[in-house]
Amino acid sequence: MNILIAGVNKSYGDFVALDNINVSLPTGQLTALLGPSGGGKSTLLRIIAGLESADSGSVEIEGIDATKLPPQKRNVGFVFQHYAVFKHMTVAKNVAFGLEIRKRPKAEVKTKVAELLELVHLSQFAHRLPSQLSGGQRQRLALARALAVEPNVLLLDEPFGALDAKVRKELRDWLRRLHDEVHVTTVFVTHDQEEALEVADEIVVINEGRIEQVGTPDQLYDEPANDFVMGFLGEVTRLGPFRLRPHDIELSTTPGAPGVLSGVIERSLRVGFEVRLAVDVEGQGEPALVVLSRTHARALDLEVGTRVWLRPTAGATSVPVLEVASA
Ligand SMILES: Nc1ncnc2c1ncn2[C@@H]1O[C@H](COP(=O)(O)OP(=O)(O)OP(=O)(O)O)[C@@H](O)[C@H]1O
Repeated sequence: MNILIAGVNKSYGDFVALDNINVSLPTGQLTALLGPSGGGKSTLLRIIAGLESADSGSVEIEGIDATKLPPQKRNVGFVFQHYAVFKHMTVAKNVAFGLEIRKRPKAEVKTKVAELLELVHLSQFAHRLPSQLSGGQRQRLALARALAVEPNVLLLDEPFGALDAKVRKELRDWLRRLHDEVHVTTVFVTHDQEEALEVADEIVVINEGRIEQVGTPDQLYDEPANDFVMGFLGEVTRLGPFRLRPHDIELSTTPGAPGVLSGVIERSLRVGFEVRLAVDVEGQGEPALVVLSRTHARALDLEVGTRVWLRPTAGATSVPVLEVASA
């Protein structure tokens, strides 16, 4: 069982927002749709939700063809960036709402609301109004509300996008733990690669309406399918014919074997426990960026003007430099 998206296309006028999307999102997992702004992530999520219809292709949810089903028949819960909670209802009432309109027995609603508030750590705020909560608490309330009706699938569109960095980080740890407890199939949209790498079981990288790669965070990070995925998932620099990560470059102050590239440190910047060096490498237009620990940099006595020798570390992930961007 899964969410099966087959041959989905979507255009707005002449603009192709999704171009033949085929992907299977496994049941019980937390999947991130990751990619740059305008790439089509939200459009795909809205098509899964039934808020938007595809021009062609099909969407199957847990074995049922949902292509033509309206949103309310798909048994999906949504949470968007800007929390949509009822402002005049208490936290508990907001969570109870979906159950009450389904005419569930009072006692059942009460038990369920208490359980959900416990799950999202809002039990002590049950009688507050949403305006008396912080942004992060309101997003947890929105999640509890979406979970109340026991959806087969939970769809989250940049759920923490409007919050500050620290709260976002807390909420993403919390979402991961919540998912480990409830295991509801969850698809969330993010343009933040760190968020996707930290939280998701599986990541679908979407760019310009197409899927660039699908894989676990480790697969994407260690075996990026192409230059785009590699660059999107973390910092990348150039060393001779390769693109690789700055911390995958080994630096020495003594001449190395043939093939090791030589250069001169042109800038050095300390950021927390790291030192970031820009090295002017002979025969290469752009400087190579090298990241090493402060202790290591100090031991080598590195400063601007020092000549160094660089090579990829053993087992470094690298892709060939493409002089012309691939289409
Ligand atoms: N209703 C619409 N009418 C016209 N164009 C649209 C419509 N909805 C989306 N688009 C366009 O389709 C493209 C994909 O949009 P979408 O919202 O799916 O991207 P996204 O990857 O989620 O980006 P973001 O992270 O910025 O939300 C964008 O270029 C957007 O302008």
